[in-house]
Amino acid sequence: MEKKNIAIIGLGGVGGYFGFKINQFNDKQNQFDITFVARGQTYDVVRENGLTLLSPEHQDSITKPGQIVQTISEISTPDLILICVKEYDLEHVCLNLKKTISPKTILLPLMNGVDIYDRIRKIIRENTILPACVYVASHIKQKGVVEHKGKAGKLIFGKDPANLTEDIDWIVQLIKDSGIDSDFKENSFADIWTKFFFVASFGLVTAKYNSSIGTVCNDTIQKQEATQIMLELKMIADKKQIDLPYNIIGKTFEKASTFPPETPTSLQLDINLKKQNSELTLFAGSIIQYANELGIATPFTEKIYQELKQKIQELSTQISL
Ligand SMILES: NC(=O)C1=CN([C@@H]2O[C@H](COP(=O)(O)OP(=O)(O)OC[C@H]3O[C@@H](n4cnc5c(N)ncnc54)[C@H](OP(=O)(O)O)[C@@H]3O)[C@@H](O)[C@H]2O)C=CC1
Ligand SMILES: CC(C)(CO)C(=O)C(=O)O
Repeated sequence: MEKKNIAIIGLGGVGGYFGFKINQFNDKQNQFDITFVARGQTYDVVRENGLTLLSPEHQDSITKPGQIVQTISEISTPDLILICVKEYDLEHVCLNLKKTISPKTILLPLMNGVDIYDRIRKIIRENTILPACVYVASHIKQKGVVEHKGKAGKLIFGKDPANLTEDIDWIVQLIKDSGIDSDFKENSFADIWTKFFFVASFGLVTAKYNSSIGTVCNDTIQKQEATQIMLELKMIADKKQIDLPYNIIGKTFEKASTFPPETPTSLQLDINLKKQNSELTLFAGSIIQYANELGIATPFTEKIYQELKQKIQELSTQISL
């Protein structure tokens, strides 16, 4: 039987963690052809030295892909594509994928956000897209080197509601064989919303105070702010009839307390390290948009959104001075 082709787009915190595990597993088994897609300096470093994952889970911290390419158009006949980019790169990636994939290619986006499935579906109409979310604390230490701290990362993914009969058993098996802690669900959307409760509230508050997950759990004001955001989000989720777990806010704080207290969030790092882009629109903007569509008031999220836009503005002025 011909080997299946798997491509991993984006070797940052998420692609560098989950992609590393899949490639290192395949190094031993050689069941698949794996292609990494990376750009700029990441491409140069990984082509030369392999991808490095600094993690307590891996003694052998380097993995070399069968193939590494710089552009999506160079991926050949992909069966599965892991999309591991930030939301501001998603549409560009999808427009390029549309020209490269076959109707059989399955897409697995490993990203934050409750609207990722819909945004991909708007561009890529027919393919199977597996809705997913991930929990992991990992970031780019330097290009081609990813650092993971704390507990093992977790991947939750589910069937595509538009292609329920697609054979994805081999993907479920691949994820398991790669040693990835995962849950496969018939329907993963409630899990994606549950993750969004965590990342939107903790992301926005840690970014505002440049604090950490532990501080949001323990500081009275920061905890109150995260709770306010979750209360607004809960009104939206209830109106959209999302089947959230009982006591979602309490459970979110419980989940957060399983991370090492000093763990930063990706939004916090992007804003406070003065990166050119951040996922602020994905976290706050999308809440406000849903609220407007549903006629719900979200004054607290709007306030923190404005405060963070202002902070980004001030930080960028500091750079240019
Ligand atoms: N990091 C974390 O701890 C977690 C992140 N998430 C979510 O996962 C998603 C990915 O985040 P994360 O991995 O942290 O992001 P990173 O910024 O660390 O990594 C994204 C990578 O994608 C690369 N990239 C973007 N477009 C392309 C392209 N066209 N071709 C090749 N490479 C490309 C970027 O390249 P370049 O470096 O050149 O910009 C970057 O290396 C986000 O939605 C985030 O919110 C979810 C859970 C935890
Ligand atoms: C909160 C965290 C670290 C959990 O995975 C995350 O998703 C992020 O910072 O993007």
